[in-house]
Amino acid sequence: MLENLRPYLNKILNPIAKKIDVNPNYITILSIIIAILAALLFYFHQLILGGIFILISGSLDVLDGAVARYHNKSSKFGAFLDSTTDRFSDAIIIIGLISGGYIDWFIGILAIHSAYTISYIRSKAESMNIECKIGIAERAVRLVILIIAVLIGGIVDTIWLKWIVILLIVLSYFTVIQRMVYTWNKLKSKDSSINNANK
Ligand SMILES: CC(C)CCC[C@@H](C)CCC[C@@H](C)CCC[C@@H](C)CCOC[C@@H](COP(=O)(O)OP(=O)(O)OC[C@H]1O[C@@H](n2ccc(N)nc2=O)[C@H](O)[C@@H]1O)OCC[C@H](C)CCC[C@H](C)CCC[C@H](C)CCCC(C)C
Ligand SMILES: O=P([O-])([O-])O[C@@H]1[C@@H](O)[C@H](O)[C@@H](O)[C@H](O)[C@@H]1O
Ligand SMILES: [Mg+2]
Ligand SMILES: [Mg+2]
Repeated sequence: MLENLRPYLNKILNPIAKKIDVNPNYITILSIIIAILAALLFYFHQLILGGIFILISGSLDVLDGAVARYHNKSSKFGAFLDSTTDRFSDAIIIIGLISGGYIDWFIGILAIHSAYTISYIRSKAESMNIECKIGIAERAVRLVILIIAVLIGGIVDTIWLKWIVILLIVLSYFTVIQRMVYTWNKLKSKDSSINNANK
């Protein structure tokens, strides 16, 4: 969904990336440090500031790839580091919200479980040479929903935070189904062409 905005975002990002000629892995590592700080802010009940830190962490995650591509510094290790730190950030942010008492542990576990299953399906599909960048609640959407939840929770009432996270969980499990069905269809056609070739 938000992935479709990439070409437009690149127009804004390229002039910024041009000025930042550093190893993109440093930006990736900074992004995870900011996510950890967001979690700590939630623990210390600094909800709005924590939300701003999620936004900064997400922006750095956009920036690392832009810098890597602009300066021809893309690497397989960078891609691995980016994906792995994304998983760490996804979980630590929710853990922060649980530790601050904003959502109960059961809701938090479902948020982490659904997010990890979405990413796992994509990763497993890619290991079978199927690109699976589909579904309503891809990571950028999940982060934007979380930022909205946290900001509304901080400005209006924390009860909203809980209900928006529940909405996020519903959308995330829906995305799991979308990716499962998509991959299943792709595998069916691969399997049938293999079986036809073996006849
Ligand atoms: C902190 C500043 C200094 C940063 C300044 C930059 C800003 C100008 C950017 C502003 C954008 C910001 C508003 C967007 C926030 C989005 C965030 C909430 C969501 C983040 O989603 C993740 C994002 C990145 O995905 P990837 O990591 O997979 O992609 P890349 O990193 O590009 O590529 C990976 C690829 O690169 C190589 N590589 C990477 C790292 C590395 N170390 N080495 C490497 O080699 C390697 O090849 C890897 O494979 O997903 C992006 C999706 C989409 C384009 C995002 C669109 C966002 C949209 C504009 C959102 C608007 C939201 C709104 C403004 C904010 C909401 C606020 C509201 C809720 C109040
Ligand atoms: O799959 P998902 O959680 O929507 O999104 C994620 C992508 O935004 C990211 O580009 C990739 O590095 C992750 O491994 C993960 O796949
Ligand atoms: Mg990135
Ligand atoms: Mg990333």
